[in-house]
Amino acid sequence: MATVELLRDDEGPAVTGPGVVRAGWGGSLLGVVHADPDAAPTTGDRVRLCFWPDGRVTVEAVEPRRTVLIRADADGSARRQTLAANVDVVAVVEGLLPEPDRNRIARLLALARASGAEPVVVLTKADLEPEAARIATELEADCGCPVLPVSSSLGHGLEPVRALFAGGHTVALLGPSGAGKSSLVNALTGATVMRVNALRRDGKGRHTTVTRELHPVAGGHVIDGPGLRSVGINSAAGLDDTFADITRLAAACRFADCGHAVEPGCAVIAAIGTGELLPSRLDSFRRLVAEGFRQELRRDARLRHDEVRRRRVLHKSLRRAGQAPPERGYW
Ligand SMILES: Nc1nc2c(ncn2[C@@H]2O[C@H](COP(=O)(O)OP(=O)(O)OP(=O)(O)O)[C@@H](O)[C@H]2O)c(=O)[nH]1
Ligand SMILES: [Zn+2]
Repeated sequence: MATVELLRDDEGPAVTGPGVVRAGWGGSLLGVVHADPDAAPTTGDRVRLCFWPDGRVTVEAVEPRRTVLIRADADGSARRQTLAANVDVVAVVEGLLPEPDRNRIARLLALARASGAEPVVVLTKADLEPEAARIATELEADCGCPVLPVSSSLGHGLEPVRALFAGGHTVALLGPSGAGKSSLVNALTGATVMRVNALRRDGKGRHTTVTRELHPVAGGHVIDGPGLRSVGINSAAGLDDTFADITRLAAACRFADCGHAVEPGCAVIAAIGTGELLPSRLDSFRRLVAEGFRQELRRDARLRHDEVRRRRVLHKSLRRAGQAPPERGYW
């Protein structure tokens, strides 16, 4: 058996080591994956191979993962997809033109944080936005992590991005199609590693990257994800840091499990009243929490049971106070 790194999983596993090896799934792995689909080998996994006397190669086991990036389908189903494993840094990539989508950044950052990897935001196409530096500084406060403006075309701002790979780190790029992920990889490596599509008039690229592969970059590796048009989040985990302002305010809510919707003594709602917090920010937070929570409920019967009880108690106390219960499905 040999332990190797999985390079791509789209046409069957291929691995690093002495050249590329094509391998099928072994019997023991099939059993494990049947019981837990998340255990299927993915990009960045280290796997144990068996070389058979007849020349076949099979993946028999996946080594324990340090981090794992999982995406839930945004259609609200319980389907999940393991995007990559053993990633050290998740870079959320968003273009400065058209204007960066803050909701999408928050959503992808939550996914990044839930993976266990270090989050960072890369704002591309800085050459098209004269206010790039100011926007980055502003976003940094919102995101609670470094925000790096870069221009892949001019080669500006690349050093801090290159530094993410130091020590042989693996960096995963997460962002919508057209955000400039492939151009960034090419700028970092100084070579055409990824195919880049022509820019459309509206500043969006077309969907070009279809596989997730590990490419050597600056002493580490990059995984350029497929254009994630709609990334669902898996759980409410990972949101606290992205919405550090709300988390800080929520510490003063009367109830520890406050939903910041209709609860009495809610410090978050109070902050909207005083103008300290924008309603749109709370809205985006609550949508993401609700989405992640729905995914968790789908997976966990015990949690479902507790949630039904929690709502019953809340509704009762609201009725007693003469207030209407909140609309269904939003919180
Ligand atoms: N002006 C400018 N254009 C850029 C920059 N980076 C990327 N672009 C353009 O934006 C478009 C999309 O870039 P890609 O690198 O293909 O985007 P992507 O995120 O890899 O897209 P997918 O492969 O579909 O996921 C291309 O036309 C690039 O030339 C930049 O720094 N400045
Ligand atoms: Zn509250």
